[in-house]
Amino acid sequence: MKIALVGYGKMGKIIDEIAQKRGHEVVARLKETPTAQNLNNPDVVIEFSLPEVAFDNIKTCLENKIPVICGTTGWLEKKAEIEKIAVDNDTAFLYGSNFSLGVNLFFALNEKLAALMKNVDEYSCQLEEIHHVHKKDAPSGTAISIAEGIIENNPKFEAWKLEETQGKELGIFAVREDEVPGTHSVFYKSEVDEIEIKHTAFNRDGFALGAVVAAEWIKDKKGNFGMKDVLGL
Ligand SMILES: NC(=O)C1=CN([C@@H]2O[C@H](COP(=O)(O)OP(=O)(O)OC[C@H]3O[C@@H](n4cnc5c(N)ncnc54)[C@H](OP(=O)(O)O)[C@@H]3O)[C@@H](O)[C@H]2O)C=CC1
Ligand SMILES: O=C(O)C1=N[C@H](C(=O)O)C[C@H](O)C1
Repeated sequence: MKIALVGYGKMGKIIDEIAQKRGHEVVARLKETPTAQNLNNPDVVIEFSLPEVAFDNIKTCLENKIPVICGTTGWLEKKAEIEKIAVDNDTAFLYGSNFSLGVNLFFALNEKLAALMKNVDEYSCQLEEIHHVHKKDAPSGTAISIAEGIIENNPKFEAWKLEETQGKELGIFAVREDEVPGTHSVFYKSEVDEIEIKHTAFNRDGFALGAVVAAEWIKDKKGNFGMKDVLGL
């Protein structure tokens, strides 16, 4: 498959290595706005750039009828607009706040635990995410997905907010520390004990592999998708 990488920073470089190891040809490595010319006619685009440029980058690729796998976080308020552009152009779009297999299993576990907690009043709930100091957005896209999974499965919560949980607002502590690749925890605390579920990424390889697997999966598909579709979860 011919893959164009839009965004060629920490993630783009690892995706490049993994894509080539899996037998793909990387036809573009862009640190600038994609165009019909510099994309170099790929089968699929993998977009890991910056929150402020992601929307325009994805829009350009979809309007050129190229399927897009997007891992960039921090732009999601415009996701519905992108999904419409994908459909209007008869192509495909897949967003994942986190492409690692482990985090996607964690999402499923989190939703099950949230549903169990619906009828249990003894426990308060709090989220925490820890990332490297270079990260531009807070909270992380993954933490937002975790919060949404809880809100959808437990009517005690209606929205998320940064910092401490208050009433129906589920709190997310966003910590920035050294070179941490990504750690996410959900805490349920009572007077007598605490339940914690936690995912710790040791490096960025799991994110990058998941993005390439998603690119392989999306070839010849039309519509809007997520990692749940790729992994059959
Ligand atoms: N979904 C997931 O599984 C994961 C998502 N992420 C997310 O992916 C995104 C990228 O992360 P990361 O690689 O660590 O970030 P980096 O800051 O290392 O890389 C961003 C890259 O985008 C380039 N860039 C700047 N402007 C443009 C533009 N207009 N078009 C295309 N590229 C541009 C930058 O170039 P220059 O260096 O010249 O500025 C840089 O190479 C972030 O939003 C992060 O949160 C990260 C890990 C996993
Ligand atoms: O910026 C990062 O590094 C990461 N971003 C994603 C997020 O915002 O959730 C995924 C991963 O945690 C690493």
